Amino acid sequence: MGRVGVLLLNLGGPDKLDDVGPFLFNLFSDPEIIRLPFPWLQKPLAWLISSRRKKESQENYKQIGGGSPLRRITEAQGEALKAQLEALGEQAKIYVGMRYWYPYTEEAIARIAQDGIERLVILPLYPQFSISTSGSSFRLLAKLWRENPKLQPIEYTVIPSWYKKPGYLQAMAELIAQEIDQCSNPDEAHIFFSAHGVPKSYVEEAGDPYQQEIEECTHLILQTLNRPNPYTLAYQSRVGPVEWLQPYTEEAIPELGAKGVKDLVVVPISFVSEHIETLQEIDIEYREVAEEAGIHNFRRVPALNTHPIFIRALADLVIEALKAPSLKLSQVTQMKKKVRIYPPERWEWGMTSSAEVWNGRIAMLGFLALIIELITGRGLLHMVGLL
Ligand SMILES: C=CC1=C(C)c2cc3[nH]c(cc4nc(cc5[nH]c(cc1n2)c(C)c5CCC(=O)O)C(CCC(=O)O)=C4C)c(C)c3C=C
Ligand SMILES: [Fe+2]
Ligand SMILES: [Fe+2]
Repeated sequence: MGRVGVLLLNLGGPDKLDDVGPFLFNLFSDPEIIRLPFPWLQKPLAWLISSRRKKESQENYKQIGGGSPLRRITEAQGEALKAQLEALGEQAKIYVGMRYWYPYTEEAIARIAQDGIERLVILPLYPQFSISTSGSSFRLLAKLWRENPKLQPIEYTVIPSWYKKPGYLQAMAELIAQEIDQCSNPDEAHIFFSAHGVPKSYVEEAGDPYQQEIEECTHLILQTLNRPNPYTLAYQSRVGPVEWLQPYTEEAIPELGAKGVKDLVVVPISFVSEHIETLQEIDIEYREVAEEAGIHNFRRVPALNTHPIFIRALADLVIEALKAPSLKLSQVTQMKKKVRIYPPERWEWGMTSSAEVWNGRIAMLGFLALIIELITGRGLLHMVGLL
């Protein structure tokens, strides 16, 4: 059979307040998170944006105990998955690979190679695919595979997304039902799905299937729940000046308040662990927005974390993936390649002499902007609203 490994992919989060700056730097250094026409601008801009955002972000992490619970919860999910797989007769080693913080994906891959894993299932802990989440991790893995010959013999398979999995839907429906049933008129409670947003251009220009998967996922959850409640889908956590998927959560809540909604059951659906966006943004910020809009019964459905039906669903996914024909990283990254994903495609046409002159000019402007920003504390990026 060969030694089996499961690589759980996740975003990662700062363990303590001092980690917030470097964590944000890593996040904004990722071209799948900020898409710039010139790769050499990525690091200076990441540095600038992370320095400017650090304070506000630290304040938010302070409100949830001084760090993200993501590592602890992801590791607990890994242990629960290992035990569930064992109960189903499958011995597997579980690895956690975070994209922007410890334990980094690179560390997990080094351990996978060291441990002599022969068959590997790559399972992102994002139910729906987005270029900015699973896509970014797949691209990083594809690069690690190209660079390290030791990885070549590993027989691996990728699970691109899994929001249709019945056990996942059932666990979500169960948690939602528990909250609805605590409202005074359970059938009238308004179910408010709040998905993590992405810039609209990801969907409309780069072909990110994220919005379609989110919409289908909410319908499947509602079908599984099988209750008559009214519902809304909105997108939270917008960052930067560009338009993101709409409606925005912070605008949709007051609209419901104005329509007389009194019981709101908020369901975070793009992430399976508690994290800053559930514990701080929903539980603190959106609760206040709701209160001001006259919605006094504000409930938030807990994240799945180690919910047993959910863990069983993950175990089934792993076992099925081991039996099915393998899906390669080149297939899941190529899938999105028909569309223009920055950076490599555009970089090729950038290597012409006239473009080089323009690159140089824009570089000078970019650095001038950085210097102005540093000296005055206000700058061009501030004016366009990026910070
Ligand atoms: C499916 C979930 C997520 C999508 C899609 C996503 C896209 C996305 N995120 C940013 C910017 C930031 N994200 C931050 C934190 C963060 N993001 C997700 C999930 C998704 N992001 C999680 C789970 C977390 C929190 C981790 C934790 O610490 O608990 C942050 C940092 C926090 C902050 O300062 O607000 C930023 C910034 C962009 C730009 C983006 C799509 C392009
Ligand atoms: Fe995010
Ligand atoms: Fe946020």
